[in-house]
Amino acid sequence: MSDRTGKKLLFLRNLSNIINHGVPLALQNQIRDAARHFFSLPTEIQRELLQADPFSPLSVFTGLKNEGEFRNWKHTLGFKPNPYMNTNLLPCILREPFVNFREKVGSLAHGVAKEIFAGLQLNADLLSDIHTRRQTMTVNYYPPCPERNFTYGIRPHSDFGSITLLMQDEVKGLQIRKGGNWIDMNPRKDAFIVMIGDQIEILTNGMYKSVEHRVLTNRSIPRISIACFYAPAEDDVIGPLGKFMSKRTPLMYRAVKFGDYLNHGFSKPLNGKSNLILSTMECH
Ligand SMILES: O=C(O)CCC(=O)C(=O)O
Ligand SMILES: [Fe+2]
Repeated sequence: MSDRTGKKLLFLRNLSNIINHGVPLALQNQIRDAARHFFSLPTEIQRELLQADPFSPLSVFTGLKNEGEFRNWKHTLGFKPNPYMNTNLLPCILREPFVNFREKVGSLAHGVAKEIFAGLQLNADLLSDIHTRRQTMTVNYYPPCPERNFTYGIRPHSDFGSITLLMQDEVKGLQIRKGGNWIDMNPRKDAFIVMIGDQIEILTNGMYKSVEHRVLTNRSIPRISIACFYAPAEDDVIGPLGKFMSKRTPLMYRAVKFGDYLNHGFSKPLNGKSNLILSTMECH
């Protein structure tokens, strides 16, 4: 693994853009094409393909038509967490590329997690297993947006899990927050962006910060991204490790069951890093 300048990566940042990651470009392109094809189909056909079966590994939802203040201008095809995934029920246009992709990106995520934890001199084998137990994937399709009021494809947020591997196409839109500024992430089709999520911020007592990000709309070109989320199992309880606490760095977060953290996050509109408040210790 190396960064975009070709240097070997040391995961000491909360954000990296990686190439030479072992996922073939042909497979990346195949996934983008399958996703584009899926979203070009009429909605009824999309629904039919997804079979509306309770055991279907997929769900599809759109933010375009929801009423209210907090709309995201995007369609999403979501893959349920791995234990519920019956890949035989996937529509055939998606089955082979996605099963392949999920496997390849899964081992990449495991390798990345290992490097992160080894860099922190923690038990890398154990922690990388724990923090990649729950795997989900969403394919985001952002249609061109004719309305000026819709500024966001996806509102500012941090991801709730441990690490996210994000693949984009060649269309701009993703921005990362650095202090008070929003920085454009240049789209690079062969790369994966690695983003630290909230669970690593909690585990490291705030030493690593989860990445706040958002996607802007544009008026002319559709955009596709595929986000692969890795997280602890829903029954796992995540809290700061003793090693990250000292007089200078007092306890910042309380331990929370990941399932509760997730439900809390999904119960309200995305709003920056506000979900972390659930875990924040009260200061007296
Ligand atoms: O589309 C993107 O680049 C980002 C998507 C994202 O942030 C998410 O799905 O959580
Ligand atoms: Fe995200």
